[in-house]
Amino acid sequence: MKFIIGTTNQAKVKAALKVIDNHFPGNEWKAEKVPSNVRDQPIGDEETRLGAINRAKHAAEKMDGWIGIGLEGGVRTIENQTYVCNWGALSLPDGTIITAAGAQIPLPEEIAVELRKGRELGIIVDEYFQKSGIRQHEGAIGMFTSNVVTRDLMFEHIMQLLIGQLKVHFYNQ
Ligand SMILES: O=P(O)(O)OP(=O)(O)OP(=O)(O)OC[C@H]1O[C@@H](n2cnc3c(O)ncnc32)[C@H](O)[C@@H]1O
Ligand SMILES: [Mg+2]
Repeated sequence: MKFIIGTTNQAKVKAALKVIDNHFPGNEWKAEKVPSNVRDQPIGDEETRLGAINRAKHAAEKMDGWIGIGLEGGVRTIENQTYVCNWGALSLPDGTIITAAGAQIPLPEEIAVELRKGRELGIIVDEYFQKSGIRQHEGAIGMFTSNVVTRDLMFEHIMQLLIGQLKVHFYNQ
């Protein structure tokens, strides 16, 4: 089984490789930036899910016979409360698309206000915490959970949900 991850974001790549290595040891893999064909800051489950699917498809197109992986971060609002929302997708050589979503936690209103101006969460949280590169490491989810659930751990769970469904697809196990 060969996998191509459609990003070079460290939190996403770390999560994907951990789960791939765990379930398919000795695999071949690559990580390359690909377009998501959605906004840099997707809003809502539909746009975020579509970004993950588009990344998975574009990644798969780069390497014949390889499985494309797309991981996308977004935000969604329910009853005036804004949450992080993350999606993942696999694109298989037979055209099958497998999807899964991640855990969600609320963001403070000060951050939601900036998001409503059309800004990216990654930039806003760096400003809010006076740090740089949060999106590549613990992520907003890590900052607001005292690092109990970091961005790579959240994506790891999404990857487990994807790889688990892949096993059912291939081996019915
Ligand atoms: O290089 P790519 O793969 O695009 O990585 P990214 O960090 O930009 O991640 P996304 O495009 O998937 O996420 C869209 C935006 O949401 C931000 N984001 C989503 N979840 C986040 C989190 O937990 N912590 C920090 N930023 C987050 C992210 O930094 C982007 O600004
Ligand atoms: Mg991005």
